[in-house]
Amino acid sequence: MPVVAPAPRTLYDKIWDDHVVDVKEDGLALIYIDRHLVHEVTSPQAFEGLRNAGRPVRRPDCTLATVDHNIPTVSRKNFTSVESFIAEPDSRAQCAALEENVKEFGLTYFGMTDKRQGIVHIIGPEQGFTLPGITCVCGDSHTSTHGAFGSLAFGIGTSEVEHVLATQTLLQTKGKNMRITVDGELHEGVTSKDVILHIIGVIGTAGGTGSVIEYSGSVFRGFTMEARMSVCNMSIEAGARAGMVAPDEVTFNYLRNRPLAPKGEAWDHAETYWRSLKTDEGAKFDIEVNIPASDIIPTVTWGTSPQDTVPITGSVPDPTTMTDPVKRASAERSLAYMGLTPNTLMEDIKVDKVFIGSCTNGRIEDMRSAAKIVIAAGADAKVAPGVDAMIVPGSGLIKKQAEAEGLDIVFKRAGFDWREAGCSMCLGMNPDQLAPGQRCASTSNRNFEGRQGSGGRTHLLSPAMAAAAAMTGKLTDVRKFMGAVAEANIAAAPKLKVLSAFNFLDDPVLPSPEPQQPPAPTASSTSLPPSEAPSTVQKFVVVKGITAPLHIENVDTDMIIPKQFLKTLKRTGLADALFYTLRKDPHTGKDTDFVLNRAPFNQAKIMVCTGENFGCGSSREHAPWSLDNFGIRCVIAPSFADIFKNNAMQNGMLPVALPEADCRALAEDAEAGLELEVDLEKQEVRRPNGKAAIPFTVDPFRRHCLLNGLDDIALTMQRSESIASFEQRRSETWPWLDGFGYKGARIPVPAVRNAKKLDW
Ligand SMILES: CC(C)[C@H](C(=O)O)[C@@H](O)C(=O)O
Ligand code: SF4
Repeated sequence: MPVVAPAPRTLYDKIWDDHVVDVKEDGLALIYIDRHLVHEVTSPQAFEGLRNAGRPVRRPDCTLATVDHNIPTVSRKNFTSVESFIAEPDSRAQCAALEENVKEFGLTYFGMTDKRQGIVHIIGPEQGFTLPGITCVCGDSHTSTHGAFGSLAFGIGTSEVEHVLATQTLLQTKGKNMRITVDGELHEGVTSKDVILHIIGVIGTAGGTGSVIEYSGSVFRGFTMEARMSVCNMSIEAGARAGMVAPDEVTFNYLRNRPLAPKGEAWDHAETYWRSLKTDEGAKFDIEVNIPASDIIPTVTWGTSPQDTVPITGSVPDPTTMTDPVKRASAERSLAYMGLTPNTLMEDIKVDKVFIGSCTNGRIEDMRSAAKIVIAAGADAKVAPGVDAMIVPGSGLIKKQAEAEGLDIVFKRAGFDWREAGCSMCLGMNPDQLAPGQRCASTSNRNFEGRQGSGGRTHLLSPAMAAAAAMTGKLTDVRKFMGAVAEANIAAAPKLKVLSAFNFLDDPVLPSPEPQQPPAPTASSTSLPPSEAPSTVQKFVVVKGITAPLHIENVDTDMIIPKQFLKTLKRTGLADALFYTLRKDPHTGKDTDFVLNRAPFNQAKIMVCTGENFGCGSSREHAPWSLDNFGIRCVIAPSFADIFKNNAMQNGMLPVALPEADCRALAEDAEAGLELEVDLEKQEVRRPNGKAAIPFTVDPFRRHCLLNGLDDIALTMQRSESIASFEQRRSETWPWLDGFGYKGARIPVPAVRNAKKLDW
């Protein structure tokens, strides 16, 4: 009998196949999650859910928590406790809640006195918590960063955080395979950030919707792990579920001897497995994009979407040249917000602030590349007058390393502000924010309206370009800081040390958590507790009512609910926060004439959007919560971002995808103040005045859950036997995944918590 060769598989196919616990006929799979990162913003409601249902965290050994979004980045010299250090009450409450939760549920936690604290997507790789071939999730959209190691890493909403905490699994349908190949030589001055900005400019923020991107080609092969992380990080800005690079020597060298990476024989086994993790010859991709490296030059954004990119040598686009009316309206709106005139040269745009940091570009190589530009500017060069430039390392260890290398001195001498680790001005949940009208050259990943502060204007660029902007006070082609003069300045400057990260990973002051023998399996660790908790998910059967029309494309979740409202510990009370930036004038604080402020739309139960890609960007489940709190239970749009769609359904809400022409027709009904009726049972939108109903389809399992108000966690709990047998196989086949180094180890949370009354 001829032997049938197995079909060639992609890297994504392989990781997926190795994590399927079980799968239903309709393709909905229960997949096992190897690593779960937790931060303070998207976890409080999840822990509350566990507490209410009396459920433990299933795999504390595979879970790692830290605080990053809310924390001030000022010196921690006088830090004694979160309570006394964090002035803003809601930020303080979220950080304190996480400290309570990690204690209660027994999780490993890098708190504010721990040098390993930092942005979740920086500390996971740094510690070797992130490994090739794993599934990795976090209640955060930039979890895609970890795909740089050849893992399947993606952001989830808070309901799914709870699902993972309780069951260590997730319900998922497989995405499409997409490959982006960049081959050739990059021009001088072009960095990984320029490459990913260019890619997003080419494919758009919805280009990767429903797909997992594999980055391939000589450019990514030649990148360091840090550069690969910057690329994978922004896969979410390209709309993808995840991004990945096949592991290779670069990956193994980065990981070998990291505190939580496997050691000795376990490493050898792991490496053998990791080497099999590459796309087979002949494997099929649903979408292929090829970009010549030579097309890419240093890139910046001009607008309020990451796809609004332009070479630094270019100028601000002119909306009157755009034929598509939605695109033209979006560009006009962006330019008005950004305070820019069409055809202005990008290099003529002055900046007020420079921010170097974030999970995209807060790593040691980013610090070095920015410092190189500062040095190239000359010994006496200073940050341009009137510009405020801040540098925020992505973790405490990066800060330490940068200081040991002397980078902080370079920055401080030139007038930069050198900060403590955190998310900082990437989204300004802490005090690091732009004032209305201020313009910032930022190494972060999102330039949405209000992202860095209400009314603030963001231009995304690389760390080197950000440093160049700081020195000149304008967006500047970084290549002006290269060449003979620059080289002479660099040669004349004191030599900087380039140290290995390994000098800092083994910090004697802060020992790694004690590795312990895995506890013997007990009844409760091999079978999940039965769910007695009743479902709290509301049913969706028919919703009829006033419909609010919206003509914006790429409605991002920052727009649906800005960051200041993410500081809640609840899922409720967010009605006024919905589309806050559009509903309130940033200068006067008064109501604008935005559709939701006007009768009858202030009573809307449905929203119809005529632009593509509704709900893109951040994974914040606060977006559907605020729509629901306002009274909107159904959104109709031509397409939805993946995480938003999931989050909405987790809350008994219905996203309906319809062709753009149908959305327009429904928007006309809506504008006339007529009621629409969305019937999930019949899968149709009924229109007024006897017009034909418009049919739609919804995934059968999700439809069943919505019609019956079913809770995913309770359903997954019923599959406990499959999960337990998967775990047994996992321990046998991939033993290094059993929370190596963390098994049962708990890092004490500072107990400076006296009976003092707190003011929240
Ligand atoms: C707070 C969190 C939900 C959010 C995300 O998902 O990305 C944040 O990290 C952001 O960058 O907007
Ligand atoms: S994108 Fe910004 S806010 Fe979000 S995790 Fe990264 S650094 Fe933090």
